Amino acid sequence: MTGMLASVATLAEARLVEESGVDIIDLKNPAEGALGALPLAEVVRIVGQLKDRPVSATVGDLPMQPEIVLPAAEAMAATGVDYVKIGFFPGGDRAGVIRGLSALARRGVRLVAVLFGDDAPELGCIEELAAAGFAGAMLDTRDKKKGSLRQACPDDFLRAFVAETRAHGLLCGLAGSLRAADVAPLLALQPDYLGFRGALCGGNRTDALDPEAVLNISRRVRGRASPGTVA
Ligand SMILES: O=C[C@H](O)COP(=O)(O)O
Repeated sequence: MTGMLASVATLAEARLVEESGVDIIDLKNPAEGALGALPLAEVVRIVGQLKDRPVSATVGDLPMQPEIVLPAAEAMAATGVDYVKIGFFPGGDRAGVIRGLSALARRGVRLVAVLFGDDAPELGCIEELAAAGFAGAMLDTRDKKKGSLRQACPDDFLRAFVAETRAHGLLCGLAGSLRAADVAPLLALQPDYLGFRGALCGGNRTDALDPEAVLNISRRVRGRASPGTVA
C-alpha cells in the first residue's frame, strides 16, 4: 500500500502531520531550495519530540562533491533521523559521492537518493545506488516553478522508475509539486510513498501547512476522499 510523506519545517508542522496519519515525516527548509536543510540542532529537537513515525531529513541543495556531501550526510545521520535524503544535482563527482556514501550505508545509515525528474535522470543509476547500499530512491523536481513531476516526466517513465527501484529492493518515492489530482494516477504505479509539501500549503511550499489540505491529501492517498472533493 502506498504511504504518504509530508515535508515539514517546524515541530508544530511535524506534530500536525503526525496527527493526520502521515507515514513519513520529512524535515526540510523549503525556503532554501528543493531540498533545503534545517539546522542540525532543530532536527535533533524535532526527532526527540516525535513518537512513532519514521523521520527523514534532507542535507540541502549541495554540489555533488564528496568533500561537501559526505560530512553533511554524516552529520544529518548523527541527529537520529531514520533516513537521510541526498539530492543528486547535475554535474560534479557523482560516482565519488556514491562511493563515499557507501561507507555510511555499510555502517547502517539509511540513505535515500533524490533524483530530479526535470533533469531527465538515467534509470541506470538505480543499480549503482543499490550496489552502494542505499535504502531508497525517489523522484522529485528541482525547479519548483516548472510544474509537477507528472509534467516533467511521462507516466511511462515514472512506471519504469518504480519498477527499477523495486527490482533492486529500494524503497521508492514519487514527489515534486504533486497536487491532489496527481494522487490517483500515481497510486496506480504503486510506489512505496508519495511526497508532498506545496499541496499541503495551498500551493506555495514556503507557506505554512494548511491542516485541511493535509487531511484532503492524506484521505486521497488512503482512498477515503469523497468524490468531488475540492482538488
Ligand atoms: O520530498 C517531498 C517534496 O520535496 C515535496 O515538495 P513539493 O510538493 O513542494 O515539491
